[in-house]
Amino acid sequence: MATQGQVITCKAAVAWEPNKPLVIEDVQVAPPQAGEVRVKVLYTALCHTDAYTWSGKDPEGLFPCVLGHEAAGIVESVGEGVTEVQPGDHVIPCYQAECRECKFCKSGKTNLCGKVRSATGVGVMMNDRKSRFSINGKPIYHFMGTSTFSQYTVVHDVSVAKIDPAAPLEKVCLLGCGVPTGLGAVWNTAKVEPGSIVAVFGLGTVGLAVAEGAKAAGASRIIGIDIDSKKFDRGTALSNLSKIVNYELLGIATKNFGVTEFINPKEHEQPIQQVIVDLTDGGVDYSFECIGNVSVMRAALECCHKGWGTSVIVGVAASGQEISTRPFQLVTGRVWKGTAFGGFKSRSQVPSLVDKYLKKEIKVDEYITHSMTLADINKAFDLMHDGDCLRVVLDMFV
Ligand SMILES: NC(=O)C1=CN([C@@H]2O[C@H](COP(=O)(O)OP(=O)(O)OC[C@H]3O[C@@H](n4cnc5c(N)ncnc54)[C@H](O)[C@@H]3O)[C@@H](O)[C@H]2O)C=CC1
Ligand SMILES: N[C@@H](CCC(=O)N[C@@H](CSC=O)C(=O)NCC(=O)O)C(=O)O
Ligand SMILES: [Zn+2]
Ligand SMILES: [Zn+2]
Repeated sequence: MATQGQVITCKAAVAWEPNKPLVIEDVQVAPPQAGEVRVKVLYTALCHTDAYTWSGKDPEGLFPCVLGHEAAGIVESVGEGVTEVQPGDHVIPCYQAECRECKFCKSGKTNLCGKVRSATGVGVMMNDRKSRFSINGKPIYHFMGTSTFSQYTVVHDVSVAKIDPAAPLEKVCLLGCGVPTGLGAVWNTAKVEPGSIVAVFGLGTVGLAVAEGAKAAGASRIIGIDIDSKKFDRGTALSNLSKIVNYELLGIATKNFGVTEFINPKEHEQPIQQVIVDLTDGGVDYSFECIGNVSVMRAALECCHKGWGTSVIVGVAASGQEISTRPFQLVTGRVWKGTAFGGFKSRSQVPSLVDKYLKKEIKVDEYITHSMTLADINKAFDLMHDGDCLRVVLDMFV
């Protein structure tokens, strides 16, 4: 049955309130207006940022809403004036838009885009500042301009990347957030050079993608730091957790993301930055914080080498949290940076990342530890906090 121009009623996981279980509801999804695209979401993964907003700690979190931003699907219909995608196209929704016209897009200095950000930050669409989601007339807010925990979603045309239809959507959905963020933090934001010593704080999907990116960039040492022993307690070499071990011997690490050494800060009395400085003849060339913990952000800066070490903040910290260090750390040449979506320009570069995956130049499958269904989304979030889990992918139509 043709659905173009019609309201579609479909299943979506609705976050009615912070921290309360998501509820699978029948939601009405209005047709796309001018400059909008309605997407049939086939697969979505869960990212830590969904959990962050759901927790109520995101100053931009609005409830009730449909969360989700790491997905892949097929265009169902397009609104007036949409030229770059059409029904049937395979797409990845992009929470970081790219209009190619605004001050940000034209600057050549950033991947941030200003065209729809004022609407996506308050859970509505630009055209009429309203939501396309409702339940029996009650509006439900959008999230990050994507809201992929719904079988159908409406996104701005500047927030959708057309990809090669040969790509398996159940895999490349990960290219909507975590994997590009880690790879791009290394390649675009830090620009790691061959031979560099790299420290990665937090070995979830984002941190492991940093490790993968650093390996590809030719880093000589990639030091992984995590407090979760489940990340490294499967191998026989782990009787002494304070020992730095070869990551090849570690559980998730058997997938070989590139980490060469592992440190658990809990096993050291000294501050972790001191441990790393001592191990690296003065500090690392690049560090990446992939957790969202402001104390760790400080450690990540302070484990960098005097004169040139650069630390990139990737993790998202809760509302009210602030970073601090002695200004002397910066006076003496360390650099503090941050990255959103790894600095990738979404519509232009996500299709190239999909191509790289198809050519086996980047990993994706290796980050998927669980496949589940939309109905099990609350269990999927429980799993996400488990050390054996990297990404859970939900099949939206089972
Ligand atoms: N800047 C951006 O564009 C993006 C940022 N993010 C953020 O990146 C962060 C990581 O995301 P995921 O990999 O999905 O999360 P995750 O929860 O899978 O991984 C976090 C890892 O950090 C470890 N950890 C927690 N506290 C620690 C500590 N004190 N010291 C060392 N390790 C610690 C955990 O054991 C876990 O392995 C989150 O804050 C997320 O919101 C995610 C995607 C894009
Ligand atoms: N609303 C949040 C913003 C959190 C944040 O920094 N988001 C990242 C992406 S995280 C993806 O998983 C980002 O791209 N930020 C840039 C942006 O324009 O939002 C808060 O206020 O904390
Ligand atoms: Zn994300
Ligand atoms: Zn723009």
